[in-house]
Amino acid sequence: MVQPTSKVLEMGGLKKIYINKSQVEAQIKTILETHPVKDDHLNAWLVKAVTVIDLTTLSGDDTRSNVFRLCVKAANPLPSETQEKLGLKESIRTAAVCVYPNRVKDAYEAMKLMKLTKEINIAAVATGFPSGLYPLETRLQEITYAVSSGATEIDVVLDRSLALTGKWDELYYEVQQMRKACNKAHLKVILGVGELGSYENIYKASMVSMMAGADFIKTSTGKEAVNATLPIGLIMCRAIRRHYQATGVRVGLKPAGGIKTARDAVNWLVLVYTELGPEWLTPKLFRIGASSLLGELINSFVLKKD
Ligand SMILES: O=C[C@H](O)COP(=O)(O)O
Repeated sequence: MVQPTSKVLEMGGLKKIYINKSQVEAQIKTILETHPVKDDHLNAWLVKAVTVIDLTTLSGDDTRSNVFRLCVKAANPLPSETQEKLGLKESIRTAAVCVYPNRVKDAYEAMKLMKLTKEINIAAVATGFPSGLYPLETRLQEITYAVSSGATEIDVVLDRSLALTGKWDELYYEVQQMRKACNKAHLKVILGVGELGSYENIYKASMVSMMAGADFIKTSTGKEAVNATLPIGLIMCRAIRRHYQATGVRVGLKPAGGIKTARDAVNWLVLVYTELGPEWLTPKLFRIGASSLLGELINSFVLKKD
């Protein structure tokens, strides 16, 4: 569990930050061009992608039975034939399932029935998801409720208005309170990048969240108009790297929202590999939040014909 770096926010050099948009886009192009994924390595990248998915359902019509189905899919994400043809001896799982607070109990029961409570994380979105525009008191109560229902990870969402109006101290304070409310559960902070107004604000919100004790920073709720894009991912990786260099603490990255194709998933893996290094490519430090990616990954494996 990551602890806040100090009680008071020290913005220091962050105030003068300037990010050149076209340079960021050019850097993404270079990274992808210089790290092509070869055909004979594709299956390994796709398996990696499956193991870092936070398999998500965040719909208004979620029920106990579709959460049970989601958990079964997280426990056995690959069809047995695919698994055999890939030569995978051990079962692979997704990293987590991600649900609304009221569905955590269902996920916990499903995992308990399958004896997988220690293997697959249960993530709950909380703190007035997706807007974050609710009183802090009730947002913290949601965290406590989700943790007591069995959530091992809490995906909190920032109140974007605090970033947009430069109230970084208040944002820092709120994330610190969320950290406390999570207790032993991991804290994943959703920045809501599509509503932060600028790349500079994305960088600052990343740093403030990490300094306040985030275990992961996550791009989006999946409900904004702009969600997880690679240029934004690059900015967040650079923030994670700077935080690691300054504190020695490794914070995870979770892109989420609109990641739907195998190509999207592999590009994110390549980005994290090149920017943060191979040690980040584990479920402890990298997740992909997605509701419909798994089927696409399964269809993209290159398998020998019988
Ligand atoms: O946190 C995860 C996102 O809500 C999933 O977004 P998606 O439905 O676009 O895959």
